[in-house]
Amino acid sequence: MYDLIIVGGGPSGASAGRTAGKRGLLTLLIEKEHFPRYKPCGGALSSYGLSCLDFKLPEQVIERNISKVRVHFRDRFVEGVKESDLALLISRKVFDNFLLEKARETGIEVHTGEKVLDCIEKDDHVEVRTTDNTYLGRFVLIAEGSGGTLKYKVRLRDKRTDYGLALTSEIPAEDEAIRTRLPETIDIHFGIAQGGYGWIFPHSGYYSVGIVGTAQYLKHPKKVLLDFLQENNLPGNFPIHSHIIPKGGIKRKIVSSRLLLSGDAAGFVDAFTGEGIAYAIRSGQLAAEAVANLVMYSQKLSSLKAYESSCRKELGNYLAGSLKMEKIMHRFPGVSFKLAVNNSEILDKYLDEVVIGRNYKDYIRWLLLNFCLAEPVSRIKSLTLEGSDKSDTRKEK
Ligand SMILES: NC(=O)C1=CN([C@@H]2O[C@H](COP(=O)(O)OP(=O)(O)OC[C@H]3O[C@@H](n4cnc5c(N)ncnc54)[C@H](OP(=O)(O)O)[C@@H]3O)[C@@H](O)[C@H]2O)C=CC1
Ligand SMILES: CC(C)=CCC/C(C)=C/CC/C(C)=C/CC/C(C)=C/COP(=O)(O)OP(=O)(O)O
Repeated sequence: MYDLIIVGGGPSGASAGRTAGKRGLLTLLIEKEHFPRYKPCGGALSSYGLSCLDFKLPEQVIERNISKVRVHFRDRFVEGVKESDLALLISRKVFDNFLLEKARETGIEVHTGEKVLDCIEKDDHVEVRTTDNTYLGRFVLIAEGSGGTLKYKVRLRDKRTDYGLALTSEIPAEDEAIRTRLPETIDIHFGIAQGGYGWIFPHSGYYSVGIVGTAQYLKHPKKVLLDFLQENNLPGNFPIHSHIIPKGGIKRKIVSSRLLLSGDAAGFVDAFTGEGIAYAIRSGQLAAEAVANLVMYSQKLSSLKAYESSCRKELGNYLAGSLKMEKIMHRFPGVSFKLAVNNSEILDKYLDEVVIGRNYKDYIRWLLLNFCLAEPVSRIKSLTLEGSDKSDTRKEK
């Protein structure tokens, strides 16, 4: 019998696998695809996400270093630049494969091209049925991402208000043109998808372009993406992929007696930016640590709850803050993003406090004190945007 069976070999499953291997757990990781496999994704790894890894990322995995963020709203934009890297751009095909190799090198067993069909909890083990076989594990970590239905063995399905919908397309382009258009810069466009944004990320040999918005409001996502591409002089004839993104900060159950959830399956995604890779990595590591402590020190089954509390302690405040930020900014998007593009301090402080410092709480307090409470709403609304006065008079929804 395995100590731990991991379902999924994405950033969360692979990170859990590496930690489990290093802690000496007899571990089996099962992934339904053969790696390297294509994965549609913006492909941004924040400096925080990078700091969660216990190894250096080789140069060939890093496509671009990002030190600048350009935020657009209607006809205006504001830029925030930092001396250190805010994020790296990676291609998920290469990055995920590398992470899985780092898990494999710790001696764990990895099966690819095998899909887990069911996990049945028994008193003293879990039976894992796959397309090829049946395995027994003392514990099972479900790191299946946002797709799949195994996670509902532990938690309830999300309501339509509690997840976002993302559509992405990869647009091939010459590297020189990409570097000139977006030098070390990611482009974020608010006001194009309700409850979300559009992005243009300058990868190596292609742009990752996408839109994300709250599922409930995004009625014609394909049209929103095609319009966005057209407005930015990018072709709309490349494949479009969609996926769902759970909003973090919402209370979800992540442990049952012998099953654990991590990464997107657990809902660990920044509700404002959609950033998920970092929390997928960290929660995978925490889950494997919790199982290792239980197995190694023969603790009681209830001590698996330690995983829940370590997630709450490390990620809980941050993700709750991301949900608050999402609500503040998207409740009155016209007012809030107009304010943001008119005051570069709002983005600058966001990059320092949130992206680098990982502290939404102090940032939101600063934002409310300096802008919402100090500025009467009438004054905020009277701010004009060059060339977009007409659209600004639209009523907030
Ligand atoms: N879920 C998505 O479609 C997308 C997720 N992301 C980002 O990925 C990160 C999340 O990482 P993580 O939580 O590791 O999730 P991931 O989706 O990256 O990884 C989960 C892996 O498990 C595989 N899988 C799913 N079901 C099974 C099954 N029954 N048996 C075996 N393997 C299975 C998935 O295949 P498969 O990919 O074929 O489902 C995938 O390779 C976040 O940053 C998120 O925002 C970004 C873009 C798309
Ligand atoms: C405060 C205001 C007005 C704007 C903030 C603008 C935003 C969203 C800035 C992002 C800053 C930044 C560099 C974040 C790094 C992390 C990012 C971009 C994560 C999203 O990446 P992704 O689409 O690849 O998502 P994933 O992690 O794969 O789920």
